[in-house]
Amino acid sequence: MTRLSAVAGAAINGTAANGILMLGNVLHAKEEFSKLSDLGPVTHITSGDRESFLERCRSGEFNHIKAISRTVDSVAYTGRFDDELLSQLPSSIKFVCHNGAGYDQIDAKAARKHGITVSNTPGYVNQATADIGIFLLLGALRKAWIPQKAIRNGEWQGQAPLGHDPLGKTIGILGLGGIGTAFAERAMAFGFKIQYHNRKPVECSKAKYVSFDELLATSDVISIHLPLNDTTRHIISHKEFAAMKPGAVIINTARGAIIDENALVEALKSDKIWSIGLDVFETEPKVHPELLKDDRVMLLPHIGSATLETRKAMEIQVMDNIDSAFQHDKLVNPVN
Ligand SMILES: NC(=O)c1ccc[n+]([C@@H]2O[C@H](COP(=O)([O-])OP(=O)(O)OC[C@H]3O[C@@H](n4cnc5c(N)ncnc54)[C@H](O)[C@@H]3O)[C@@H](O)[C@H]2O)c1
Repeated sequence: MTRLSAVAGAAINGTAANGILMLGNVLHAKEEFSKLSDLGPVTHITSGDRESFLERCRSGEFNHIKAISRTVDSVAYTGRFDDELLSQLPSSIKFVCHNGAGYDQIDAKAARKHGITVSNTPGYVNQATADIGIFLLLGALRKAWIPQKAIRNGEWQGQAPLGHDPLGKTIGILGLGGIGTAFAERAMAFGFKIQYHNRKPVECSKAKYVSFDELLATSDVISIHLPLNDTTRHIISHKEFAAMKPGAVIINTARGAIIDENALVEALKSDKIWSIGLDVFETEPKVHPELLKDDRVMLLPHIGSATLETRKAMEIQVMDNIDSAFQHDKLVNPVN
């Protein structure tokens, strides 16, 4: 399907589109947000449902819009930016500025087909997300949830399992990009040896490049830092768990669906896996009941980037992208 041609509004009058459609709340960078109206009229949507959003797209209401800014949470009332939705946006819309480093809620290839450039917010998320990765890593190595639960239940005298030291263990980083690198730097300080797998080796003197199979077979800890897309979905499943060292520890702060969650539960139940630290889940906000039940799993509800400083920087980054769309007709952080 091709995109809707503009049937009403500014575009039909021959004037260039100059509107901004904000999907979701701006919570921190309010001052910067207020300046967006200097660029053009801002339409702000913070609730609704997909069908009514698509109807508004078809109605011509957005035919003056040039750029969309969207938050992760806005998926609740628009659904994914998939081919169906993208094909119903008016042809005036040339840019979608996403607030998040992971942009799996947007079909970036379909966007390109429709002449839309997409941006994300890389970089600023690296430190906060790597910090949460280390929190989960240390917690998983100590199976920290077991004694935490005991102390809160007034059972301090209960048994606390012994954990593992990081010193001398090998950590395998799957995806040595922005967050993977920040995580590796932190892990080194604890005495881990670092190896990684990427599609291509990167210049990094302190981490050893290994094949995917070698990373699985030789890592004491495997930490996931890949983007979620068609090639990485379930990249870790039954076969990959079988190939791991017995007693491996798994950390995932990237996206839940990179790991086949059923296979993860099976590996945990069979004691192939020592412990797990998860910030992300396959069908958020639902968490697999077996993961909730098992005290060897450290769980966090997707809070990798959740610090005031990082979230504010991300919002400003989105607005910088919109500003660049208006001033230079291109984005600062394009992904497609
Ligand atoms: N938990 C959170 O709150 C949180 C916060 C920010 C980002 N994230 C997630 O973390 C992911 C990584 O973020 P980033 O900013 O480090 O991304 P990035 O693009 O900087 O790094 C990703 C790395 O993975 C590598 N890669 C991609 N596909 C691969 C494949 N098939 N095989 C091997 N390597 C591959 C890339 O070469 C790159 O080095 C994001 O996509 C997002 O989903 C989660």
